[in-house]
Parts: sequence; C-alpha cells; structure tokens
Amino acid sequence: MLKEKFKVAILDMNNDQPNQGLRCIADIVRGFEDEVDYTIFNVRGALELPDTSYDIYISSGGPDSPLEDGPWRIPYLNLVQELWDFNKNSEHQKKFMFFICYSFQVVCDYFKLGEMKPRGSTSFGVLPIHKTKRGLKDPLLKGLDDPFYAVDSRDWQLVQPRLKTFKEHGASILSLEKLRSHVDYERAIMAVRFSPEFVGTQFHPEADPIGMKAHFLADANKHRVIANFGEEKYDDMMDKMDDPDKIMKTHRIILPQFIRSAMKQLAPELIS
Ligand SMILES: NC(=O)CC[C@H](N)C(=O)O
Repeated sequence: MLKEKFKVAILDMNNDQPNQGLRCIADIVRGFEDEVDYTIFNVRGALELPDTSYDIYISSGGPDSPLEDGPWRIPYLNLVQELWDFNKNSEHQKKFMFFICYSFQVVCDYFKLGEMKPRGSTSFGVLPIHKTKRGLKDPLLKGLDDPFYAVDSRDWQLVQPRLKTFKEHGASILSLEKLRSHVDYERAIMAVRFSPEFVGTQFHPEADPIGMKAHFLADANKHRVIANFGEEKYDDMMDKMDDPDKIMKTHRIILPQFIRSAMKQLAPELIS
C-alpha cells in the first residue's frame, strides 16, 4: 500500500526580499522527500496562506519590523491561533509549527511573552547561544553543546519576559543570548517552547555554511559587512562558518530533529 506523505507548509515571510533562509529551509525539508510533500506560501509578498490541512508548518525569518501592520498580519495570526486551538481540542492528532526569527518575534508579541523592541545596534554573525535549565532538557536542542553556535541577524529583540504569561501558556524559555558585560543590557530570549508542538528560535537554525559563505564572499555583501561591523568581525564570522561544530551542527540538528520528531508523533507506526 502506498504510504501517504506528511504535508509540510513553508511560510515565506521575506516579503519578496532576496534571502538565504528560504532555500535553506526547503533544502532541509527536501531531505525528507520520501516522507513529506511541501508547499511554499509567500505570506507577506503575496498574501498566500496555507489552510489547516498541513501537518507541519515552518515559518521563516524576514526583513523589517515584526510589529508591522501589513495586510498579512491578521490572517497569519488567525492561522496560528486556529492551529493552536486545534491542538488544544484534539487529543491525538496535532499540528506542529516552527517559528524562525521574524516569525518568532511576531508570535512572541502576539502571545505577549515579553517586550519586543528594537536593539541599540544590529546583532549579526555567528554567535554563541546559551541554553537555559529548561533548554538543557528540551528535545529541540538535544545534541547541541552549551553554548552552541547559530547565525543571528536582527535589529529587534524579545526581552523582559512576562514569566506569568509564559506559565499561563505552558511556555518556556530554552535559550538566551550571550551575557553582555555592560550591566544595563538585558539578555534577549533566543528560543521558546510555546507548547509540545509549537517552538521558535530568534536565531536562524536553517542557515548552512555553503549558502552563508557564498553570500558573504560576494563583493557587495562583503563590503557591506565590513563597512558596518569591521574587518575583524567579518573574518571571525567567515572562520566560524567553516567550523563543523558551529553552524553546520546547528543546521543538521534543530530543524531535522523537529521534523523527525513531529512525524514520529503524527504517525508513530510509519516511522521507525
Ligand atoms: N532575520 C530576521 O528574520 C530578522 C527579523 C527582524 N527583521 C529583525 O530585524 O529583528
């Protein structure tokens, strides 16, 4: 008998801007091509949204303010709420959702988990991400060191978590950005488990060294990074990209592990 494939929806939040993220997400999902079919939806650029018939939803990063009042926002949040309610009301069948960077920010703001605000300066590069106590035990980050390394690229941050709201939702903080020595800064929240099925990261778990390297070797991008962050930061970032223990490891573990574990929960008898 032909096995039915799992349905994956990739929600492209890039607003038609060139980016590396979507190719990386699609590459990871294609790694499961025997088990899944996937469709890409251009949410901000073309107001496309999946219905609730998919099993797994992966929502990408994207440019500009996560508080932007675009026409995509209400329909997008309605979908998130519908999937959230579905999980609450369905005992066995569940919907799985992964929120990356921009999507993480949008949904953390929607769930009112903390203050979403612009940073003093852009955070950009391959940075160490620290696990919290909960993060050390959570299956999302299993197999990664503490700290582990990931691509961070953002002007916004989620700080001052509302712990009461976290508790009410059953959510937990899984990782934080590096401790900054100047005391006035607050550490941004880098990963959240919203529920057993909904998770998100402020960093980019999909980033792969090949794409990142190609992107930053291109003259225009190289010059932009050097002009904004200096040559030292550029060289440091390029070095870290080659290190198999840094973004390659994060790329290989987080999203594939999420997809595998979702499939296992969706149809335990089909996956060995
Ligand atoms: N890489 C991203 O998705 C960035 C998200 C958002 N535009 C920010 O600057 O914080």
